[in-house]
Amino acid sequence: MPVSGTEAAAGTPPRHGPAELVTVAEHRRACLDLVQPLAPLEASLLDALGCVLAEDVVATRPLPAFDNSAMDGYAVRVADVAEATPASPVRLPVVADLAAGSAESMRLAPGSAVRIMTGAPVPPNTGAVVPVEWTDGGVASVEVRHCPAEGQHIRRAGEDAAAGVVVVEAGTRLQPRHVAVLAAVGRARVRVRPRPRVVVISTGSEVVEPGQSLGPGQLHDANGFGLTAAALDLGAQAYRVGVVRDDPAELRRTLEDQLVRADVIVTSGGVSAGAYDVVKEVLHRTGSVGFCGVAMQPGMPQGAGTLGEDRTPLLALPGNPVSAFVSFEVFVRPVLRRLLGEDPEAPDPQRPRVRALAAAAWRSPAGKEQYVRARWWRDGDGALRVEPVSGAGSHLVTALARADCLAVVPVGVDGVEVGDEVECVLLGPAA
Ligand SMILES: Nc1nc2c(c(=O)[nH]1)N[C@H]1C(S)=C(S)[C@@H](COP(=O)(O)OP(=O)(O)OC[C@H]3O[C@@H](n4cnc5c(N)ncnc54)[C@H](O)[C@@H]3O)O[C@H]1N2
Ligand code: MOO
Repeated sequence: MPVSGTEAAAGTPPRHGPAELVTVAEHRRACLDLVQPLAPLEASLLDALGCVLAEDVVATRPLPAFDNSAMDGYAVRVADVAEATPASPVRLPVVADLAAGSAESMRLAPGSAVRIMTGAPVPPNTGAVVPVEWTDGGVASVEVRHCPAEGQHIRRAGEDAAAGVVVVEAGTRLQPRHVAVLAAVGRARVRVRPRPRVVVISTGSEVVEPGQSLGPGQLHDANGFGLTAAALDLGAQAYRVGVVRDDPAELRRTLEDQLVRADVIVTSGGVSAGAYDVVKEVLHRTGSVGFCGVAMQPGMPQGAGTLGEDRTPLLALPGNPVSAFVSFEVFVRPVLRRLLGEDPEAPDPQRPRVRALAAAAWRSPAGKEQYVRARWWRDGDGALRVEPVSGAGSHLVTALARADCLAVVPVGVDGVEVGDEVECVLLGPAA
């Protein structure tokens, strides 16, 4: 199996000497070059929710399909009720009753009314519908107290969409409102890009399942859960594999087992310079995964490449929980967006960006792009402000829960002063 052997590099995995850092943009490009959008397949509407549509969906017939009533009331010819006022109502015989779904075909005879419900097809020569509130609600005959305008309360065939019109475009990430429209035009199944299957593997002999008690030197698996949740939240089908110990054979075995169900594998831990950095040790040998330092903080040590005969993409993230989280945002997220069929270079609707004024000063390593856990808000004067919620330590995980954005300080800047404008990637809606 290729994980243990030497195989030809798929593409050119990034490889850099220890001192040489690649830029965030370069590593993101290297990661994106590993993937293509997944091939489309047919899915039922509810399974398609959250997926990217791979066809233009067209209304094959007019929507609505027939002229119908917008109100519960009476179909009339306007001339017959032209003189109707509350003081001098007009009385018409009610010659039929039409419920929604009625298939009855009938013409409206002059001087008569048809009792009609919302959604029922209007008789062809109906001039307007008089809402029941403008009448006495009669069943055998009806007293009309107001005259409607010509065409009032009639919903015309095709006024929502004419036959042949595209109602949802290819490339749309399907939200509930799109699903409603697809159903409204009668589609039971649509072609979509499937959800990428993401296998998340945590490594480290010290890492323990949440729920288990900790022995000396141990800590709970924040990354496995955080990264799997992040992939699920983005719309992927994500599987969390239990923690793999710092044992090359165990890691190789796990990777081999998981390849069959992965469109992409994400590991955390074991990629820096330590004696037991098993991910680097095992994957370096495959020849198809490269390791590098990226000029960013946190998240410097990274690996990327492919694995196995199918060249399954693999991203190896650093183990510090904040580094893993930021690495997901910066590298894994674009990769999953491309697999899903989104343009990873286009603005990410789930990650709006704003520019905010720093409400506090902080330092930044000038040679690195810094991603700071921060909170943003709108001042009384309408200005956006941002402030870090913790120091830079990439082990300070609880600050993630308090942060609602990542403030991004570019390379070449060694600090932020109060009042400086900072770009912020929002981790939730921009409301
Ligand atoms: N001599 C050097 N040491 C380190 C360097 C370096 O360049 N030279 N880089 C540092 C940086 S920056 C980072 S980031 C980390 C990355 O280390 P690894 O990817 O090898 O990760 P580990 O050593 O396995 O773990 C680091 C840290 O994170 C904890 N961890 C690991 N997995 C999990 C998990 N699933 N959930 C929660 N916490 C986890 C682990 O216990 C360690 O404390 O390396 C620096 N060192
Ligand atoms: O890059 Mo490490 O991610 O600074 O902690």
